[in-house]
Amino acid sequence: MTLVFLEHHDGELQKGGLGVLAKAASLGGEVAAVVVGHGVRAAAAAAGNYGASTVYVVDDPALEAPLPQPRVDALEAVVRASGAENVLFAASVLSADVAAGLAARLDAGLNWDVTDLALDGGTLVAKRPALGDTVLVDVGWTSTPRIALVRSGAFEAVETGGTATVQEVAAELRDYSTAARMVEQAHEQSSGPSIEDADVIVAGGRGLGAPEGFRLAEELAEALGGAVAATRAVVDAGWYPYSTQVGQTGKSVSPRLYIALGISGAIQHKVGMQSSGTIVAINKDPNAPIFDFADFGIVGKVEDVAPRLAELVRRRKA
Ligand SMILES: Cc1cc2nc3c(=O)[nH]c(=O)nc-3n(C[C@H](O)[C@H](O)[C@H](O)COP(=O)(O)OP(=O)(O)OC[C@H]3O[C@@H](n4cnc5c(N)ncnc54)[C@H](O)[C@@H]3O)c2cc1C
Repeated sequence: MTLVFLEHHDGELQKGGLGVLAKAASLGGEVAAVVVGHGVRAAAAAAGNYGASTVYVVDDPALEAPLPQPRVDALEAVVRASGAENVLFAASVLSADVAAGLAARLDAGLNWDVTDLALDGGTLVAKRPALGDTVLVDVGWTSTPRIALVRSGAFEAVETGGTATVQEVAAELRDYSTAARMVEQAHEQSSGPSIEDADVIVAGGRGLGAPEGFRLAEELAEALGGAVAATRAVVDAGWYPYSTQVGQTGKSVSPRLYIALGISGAIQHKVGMQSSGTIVAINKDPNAPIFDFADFGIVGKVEDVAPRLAELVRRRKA
């Protein structure tokens, strides 16, 4: 059985974990989810819609703050009770801590930075970048439970329309697990959705010409209600923040729509966005590699095409 840890914010299950759940369900076999927190029962049931047949809920006031150690206790109990052979996490600051703690507690193997999952003769295997991100290698485990931390946004949260049986598990927290206290939580201020959660991403590359060129990407993203992403070339040049970098050494994203403005489509960029629903590329070079895998391509200058596209979208919405 495969168990997927689902994070939640403000009563809503996060897309990263749901993507891992949907991927696990697509491989077949029994798949369950686990939600840990306080006041999370209502949110947990939604896991059925992404492929979980059972969702284990550990709901306790002591689990209100998103601290890792109490979650390790909760997961240990669920893994032991359910006999889960695979335990999967979508990478985040919290999940990385919980996965590492669980691996230590269960004396289990943990593969991290996983970008794909598959079955080999019924046994879980994973892919991850290696050797400075120059190759993708197959990785496995020598014992169970197999624990994996999947790169953020690697899988799309595909709805399956199913329902899950909710099973409550009591929280039995160790004394030392409750010794830490959350003093303050601060959230990064942003006007739109993050690239991990956005349904629409407008990504900019060197073809935007200068940092100011990103205004074109921002305007189009604003019109579409999406987020702005970037290539490594422009992040390295300091045009846009690293948190928006998509690709092998950045984030993996899978929005419904990915619009690439002045991006050549290097393999290291492609691996981070190829699972997007529809890919639209605007590039002045008809031979740019991105046109080989884009669903729609526009050969033209971004400064001509992007503002017209934004205007068309705004007019449609008005
Ligand atoms: C180990 C390693 C890891 C890497 N990791 C990543 C990663 O995570 N993410 C990533 O993105 N890259 C990564 N790279 C870099 C990658 O190989 C490419 O160099 C990078 O993606 C190129 O970015 P770009 O498309 O913005 O720039 P370029 O390759 O320079 O492409 C710019 C494109 O813009 C077009 N253009 C120019 N002017 C205009 C205009 N006015 N209108 C329309 N089109 C125009 C050009 O025709 C060109 O196709 C990595 C490389 C290595 C070696």
